[in-house]
Amino acid sequence: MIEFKQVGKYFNGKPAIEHLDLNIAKGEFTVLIGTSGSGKSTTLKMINRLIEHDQGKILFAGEEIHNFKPEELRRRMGYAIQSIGLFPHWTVEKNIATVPQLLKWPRAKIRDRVTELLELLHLDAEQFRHRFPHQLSGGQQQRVGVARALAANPDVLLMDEPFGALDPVTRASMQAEIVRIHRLSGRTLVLVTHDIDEALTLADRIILLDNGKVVQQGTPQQMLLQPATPFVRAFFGQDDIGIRLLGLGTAGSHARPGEQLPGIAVAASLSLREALSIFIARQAEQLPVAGEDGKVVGVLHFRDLIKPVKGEG
Ligand SMILES: Nc1ncnc2c1ncn2[C@@H]1O[C@H](COP(=O)(O)OP(=O)(O)OP(=O)(O)O)[C@@H](O)[C@H]1O
Repeated sequence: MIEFKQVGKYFNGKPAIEHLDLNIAKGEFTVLIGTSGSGKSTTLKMINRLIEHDQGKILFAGEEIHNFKPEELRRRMGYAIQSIGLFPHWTVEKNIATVPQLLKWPRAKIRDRVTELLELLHLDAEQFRHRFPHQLSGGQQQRVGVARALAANPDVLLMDEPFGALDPVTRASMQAEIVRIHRLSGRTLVLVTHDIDEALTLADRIILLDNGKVVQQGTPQQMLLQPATPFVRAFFGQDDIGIRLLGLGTAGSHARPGEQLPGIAVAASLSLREALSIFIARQAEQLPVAGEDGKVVGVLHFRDLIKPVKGEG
């Protein structure tokens, strides 16, 4: 879907990106992570030509991005950033409708889409659609920014630290929302973050950049279990690797199916990392696990936490 071939970008003669090869498959959730100044945002912005690359080739759907008009690229690629970039004199509705209006969607269709997106992002449509950005909190503005990026069902969603200003609870719920949107729509997603846990939770594939170069790319499990260099190992926090691996599995995936146990059940979607916390807080060695309908589907045993998570091993 998106391919970089030996891409380079220079600012004032200094390389920000050098010899970058990337291949982002259709429908994949890719996370770019790295130290500050490693070139994550530059890489993302080169995809929709907010920054033009100086060397190499960038292909979108098999064609060089220079063959697309920048407006066309931006219509096909939603873009959400931490600093939001909402138009201050436009209402929430008008902001979200930016691309649908460019595409001349009928009014009623735009209105319905705005309602749908506000609700998807847990903002009451009637309460928020007529507000202006300065009448929203930072986190609400960020959510409107994500809604705007999604508005015209773009093929690709580019996100640069989109959850940066959110409190941990809203952040976790937005992350879950994005994972759900990704699963439902099969859209290609590229997200920049400096938050390791966010990268591990969201990504199908992580690309770790340092100094304008890819140090390693792979699944979250590969990054944790097969770090290519001491830098990768240190970046993912060698002391926390076990805990982070637990973050990749769920109570549902590790429960022994069919077993029953009285007591307050934990959700099947709970991460094993959170389950560990509950084991310790309850001083228990077994936890009943319930599905979405509240029925117990099995029992999670403390000793099973060390079993490999999906895709590992
Ligand atoms: N417009 C610009 N003019 C000059 N240098 C720039 C410009 N934009 C980025 N750079 C430089 O390019 C390098 C990569 O910047 P970039 O913003 O892509 O990094 P990043 O990994 O996203 O960093 P951070 O996590 O701090 O946001 C940095 O050294 C930065 O100073």
